Amino acid sequence: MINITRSTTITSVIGRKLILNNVYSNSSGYCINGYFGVRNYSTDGQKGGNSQSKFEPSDYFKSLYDLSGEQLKAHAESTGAKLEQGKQKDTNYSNMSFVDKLRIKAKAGDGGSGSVHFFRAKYIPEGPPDGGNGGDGASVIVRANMNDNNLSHLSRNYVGENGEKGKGGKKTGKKGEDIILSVPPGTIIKEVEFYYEGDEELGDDASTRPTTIDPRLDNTSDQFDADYYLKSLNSPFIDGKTDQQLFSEAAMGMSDDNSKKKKLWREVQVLADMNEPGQELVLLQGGKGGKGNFNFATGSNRSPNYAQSGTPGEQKYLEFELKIIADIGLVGYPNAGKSTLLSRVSNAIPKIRNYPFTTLRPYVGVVDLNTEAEHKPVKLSKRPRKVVEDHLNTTTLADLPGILEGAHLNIGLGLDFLRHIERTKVLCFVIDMSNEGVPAIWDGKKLRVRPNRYAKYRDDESSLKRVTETIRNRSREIEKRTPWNDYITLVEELESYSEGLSDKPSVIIANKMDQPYAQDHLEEFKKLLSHIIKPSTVILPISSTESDQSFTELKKAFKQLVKSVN
Ligand SMILES: Nc1nc2c(ncn2[C@@H]2O[C@H](COP(=O)(O)OP(=O)(O)OP(=O)(O)O)[C@@H](O)[C@H]2O)c(=O)[nH]1
Ligand SMILES: [Mg+2]
Repeated sequence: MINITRSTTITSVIGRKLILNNVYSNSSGYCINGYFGVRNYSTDGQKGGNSQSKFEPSDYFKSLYDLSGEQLKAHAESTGAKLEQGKQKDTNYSNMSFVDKLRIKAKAGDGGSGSVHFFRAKYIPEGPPDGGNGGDGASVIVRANMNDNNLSHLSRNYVGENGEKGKGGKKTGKKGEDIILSVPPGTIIKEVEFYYEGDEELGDDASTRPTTIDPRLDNTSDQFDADYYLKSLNSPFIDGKTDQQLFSEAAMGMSDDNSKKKKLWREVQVLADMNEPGQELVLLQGGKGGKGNFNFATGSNRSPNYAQSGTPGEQKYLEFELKIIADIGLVGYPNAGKSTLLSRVSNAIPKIRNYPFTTLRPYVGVVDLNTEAEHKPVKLSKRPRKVVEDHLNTTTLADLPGILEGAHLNIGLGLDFLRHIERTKVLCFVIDMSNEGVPAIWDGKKLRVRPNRYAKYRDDESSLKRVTETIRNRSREIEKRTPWNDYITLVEELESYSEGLSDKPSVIIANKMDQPYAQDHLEEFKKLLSHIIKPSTVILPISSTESDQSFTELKKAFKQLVKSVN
C-alpha cells in the first residue's frame, strides 16, 4: 500500500479502476508520470474513491516506487521515458482545494444476467436446469462523515460494478460492491438534468433514455415473448440498436444538432439532505440480477433454455452542495490570527504567516469540545491528524479568508467567501487588538453600522470604480485602523452582502492580547461596543500564540452558541 500525496486527483472511478490524473512522487521524490503508463491501475480493495490513501498499484508502478533517484534516472534514460523532479508538496497544510459545489455523473451497476445451464454428470446426460441467478449491481450510496470537510475528494464520474452472471449449480453471481460517497454533514444532494439554451424541452436524457426494459423481454410481464427474448440473448441489438447506443445518443444529444448550443442545468428533485453524521442513503439503486433458468422449469417445459437478464442500474446527474460548511465561521481582517486560532482549538493544520491573505480558501477543522487539555503551542507539522469518532461533543470551525472594507464590492478576496460565511451557523469575529502598536484612544465619536454604504454607486460604473479605488488605498493605511473600526467594518460588510447576516449568534475574540497597547485597545473596544452590540455578546481576550487558559472559555462559548442554533 502506498500513500498518495494530497495533490492526487481521482477523475473517474470505473468499476474497480481509479482513473488518476496526476503526477506521483515516489519515495525518492521523483515523479513518475503518465508516460510510465501508471495512470490506470487495478485497485483491489478500493472502490468508490473515498479513502484515497489506500490502493494497490500495478506491479510496474510498485517496481518503480522503490527505486532511488539515480536508478530512476537510469531507467528513464534506457526506456526514453520522461522524468521530472517531483514537487515536494507540503502536505501538512491545507493546500488542498476547497470544493463546495460539484456536479457528477453516476451510474449504479447493472444486474448480472441469469445463467442457462443444465446439470451434467456421468450417466445423466440431460440433467435438470441449474443455471443460477445473476448478482445485483452495485448501488451508489452517500454517507455523511464528520471527517470530511469539503467535496474535493469526489470524482466527476462514478460507474458501479455490474453484478456477475449466474453460474451452473444454481450459483448466484457475485454482487457488485457498492460505491460509498462520503460527504461532510450539511451536504445537500439534488438530481439535475440538462437542456440546451433556447430549447427547454430537449436534452432531458432521462426521458429519452430507455430506462424500463422492453416488456417483451421481461418474463414477469404479460407481454413476455420467449422467441424475441431468445433472439435478444444471442444478439445485443434490439430494434437495430444496442441499449448502449440508444443511451449514448440520447445522452450526448447526437440525435439533434445540440452540440453547438449551450448546455444548461436544472433541478429535478432534492434527493438527500445529509445532516446527521453517519447518515446513509442509497442515491442510485443497483440493477437486480436476472433469474437463472432453473426458476423457469415448469411441468410443460422442464428444460427452459432461457434465463432472465439483469435490470440496468440507475443513472443520474447529481449535484452536491455544501449548505453548511461548518458550525462556526471565523470572520476577521487579514492577518488577525484566524488561522492561528483554528490551529490551536481544532485538529486542522492551516498555514500561518505574518502577512495578509495567507489563507485563500476556507478550511474546516474539527473542535473537540470535551478536552480541557492545555493548549500549548506545538509544532503543527509534528501533530498527527485526528480522526473524529465522537461527533456528539465536537463542532466544526471554518477558517475563512480575511475580509476588508469593500469585500462586498469584491475588494480583497471579495464576494466568494462572503458566500461561505453565509453558510455557517455561528460567527466568531477575530479582532487584532495589537493594531501594529498604535495606542488606542477612542476619540469619543459615536460609531454607527451603516450597511449598504455604497449602494448608491452600484448602478453607476464610473463612481463605483472611484469608490473602490478610494477604499483600496485606505486599506493600505494600516495605522488608521482601530479594533472597533475593524469590527464595525466587518459587520457592515456582512450586512452589505446579505441583510441580517451579522445577526447570527456570535462571539468576539480579542486576539493578540500579548502585544503592547492591546489591553488599552480592549478597554476602549468594550466601552464602545456596549453601545452598539447586544450586551449578551461575549468578548474573549485571547493570545493565540501563547499557552492560554482562555481556550477553555472559548470552547465553552462555542458549545453554548452551537447548542442555541441546533
Ligand atoms: N503576538 C501575537 N501574534 C499572533 C497572535 N495570533 C496570531 N499571531 C500572528 O499573526 C500572524 C497572522 O496570523 P494568521 O493566523 O496567519 O492570520 P489570519 O487571520 O489567518 O490571516 P489571513 O489568512 O491572511 O487572513 C502570524 O504571524 C501569527 O503568528 C497572537 O495572539 N499574538
Ligand atoms: Mg489565515
